[in-house]
Amino acid sequence: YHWPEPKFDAIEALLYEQSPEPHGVSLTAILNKCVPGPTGEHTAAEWVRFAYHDMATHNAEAGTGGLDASLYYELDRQENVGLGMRVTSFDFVDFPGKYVSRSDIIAIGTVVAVAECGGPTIPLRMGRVDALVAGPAGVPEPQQDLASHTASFRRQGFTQSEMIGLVACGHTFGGVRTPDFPDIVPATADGSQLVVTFDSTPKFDNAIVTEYLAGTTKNPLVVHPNRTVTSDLRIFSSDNNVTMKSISSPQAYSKRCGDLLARMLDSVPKGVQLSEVIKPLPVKLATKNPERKVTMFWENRSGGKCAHNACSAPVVSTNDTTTTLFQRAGMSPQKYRFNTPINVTTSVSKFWFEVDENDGKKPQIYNNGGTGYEIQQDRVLFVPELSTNAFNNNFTVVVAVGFRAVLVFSKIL
Ligand code: HEM
Repeated sequence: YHWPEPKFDAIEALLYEQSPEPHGVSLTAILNKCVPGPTGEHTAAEWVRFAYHDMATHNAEAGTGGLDASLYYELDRQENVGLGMRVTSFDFVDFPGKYVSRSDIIAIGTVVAVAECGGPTIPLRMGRVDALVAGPAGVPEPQQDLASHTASFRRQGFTQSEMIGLVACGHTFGGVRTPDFPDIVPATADGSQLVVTFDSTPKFDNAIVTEYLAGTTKNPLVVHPNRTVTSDLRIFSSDNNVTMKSISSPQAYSKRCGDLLARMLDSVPKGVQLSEVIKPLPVKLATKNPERKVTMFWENRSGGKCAHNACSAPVVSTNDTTTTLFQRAGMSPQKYRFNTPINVTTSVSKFWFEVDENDGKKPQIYNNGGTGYEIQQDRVLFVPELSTNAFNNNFTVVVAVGFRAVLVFSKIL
């Protein structure tokens, strides 16, 4: 890793750091710790259903469709009914950018949602390419029979047993909503009940399987008296519960779901080249050390050295940036912030860090593999929102030359 690598930095910020910058809010903040909202809406479930519906029109043999964000053009179809779908499209609206496609955001959404709800760490690859038009229809619907569902999943690239697993993994959270499926979940007399959940927990866990096997499930797609709509019952029991029994322990459930959901996210059109699995790349692995002194140094624009320590700044604040996915990777990173006025004439050409652990050893220098962290000199940011129009022939034009440096320390737990 050699800074700057904007694509990698963007992915790392979205997946691991969960910092509110630059979107104002992080994906995990929207997920609200996997707690359903006041009307029973469950953001993590909405995101996973969104990803599945985008992928479900994949034709594995022909290499068409898959996770390609074509769903954005297909939300008016009956097979994609639901407020949850539209809310998700708004949840994701600010996140795609120059380096991360809409379809990669859908994949990241599923990885973060499942982890936040206690599910497996789904290995994430990047590089999905967005469709620019709607694709063919073909998302499974509850009133279809078992043969159609089996054929549909086969087209998507999943065997019968994998179909059972994938549905049991998806239907671990969220549920069926009255406004979307009033025939399956009719309105109560006082109108208070809006969702009937698939199992008794909002977490990503095996309760969907154990409650089904124990006969205590309230999953409407299993227990509804109108057998036409009990698609989960038909699917789960289609191999005499062999698959459901095989994923009834928490460990087996988590492992199978991690594998199947990774395959769901990696079902992409032929020709799309996905990256290696994304892993966090900390600058250094270290334990937290309250004695640690971190200093930033820089050189001015002409490359000239400053007088002793004139171009240096101490840390102004430190904060723990541990997130679920960082923790799972065995890391607890610290973020060090520096705040220093830069002389506009001499500017900054590159910067680097010195880290003194105060343990009697020589301080370590972090200088981007020897080159320093270079700042492009010809980059000027114009800020129209803060600039005003002519007044008495005066213009205020706000421009900035900015850079953000993050030094990550982490600890192997
Ligand atoms: C034959 C296959 C499937 C059928 C017939 C089916 C049907 C349904 C139905 C009717 C709902 C209720 C939606 C609403 O009321 O808005 C639902 C919700 C959901 N489905 Fe499926 N589903 C299938 C497969 C899957 C798969 C494979 C996944 C993911 C791996 C998945 C994930 C979800 C999730 C997370 C929800 C809850 C959404 C929420 O609460 O907002 N489903 N499904």
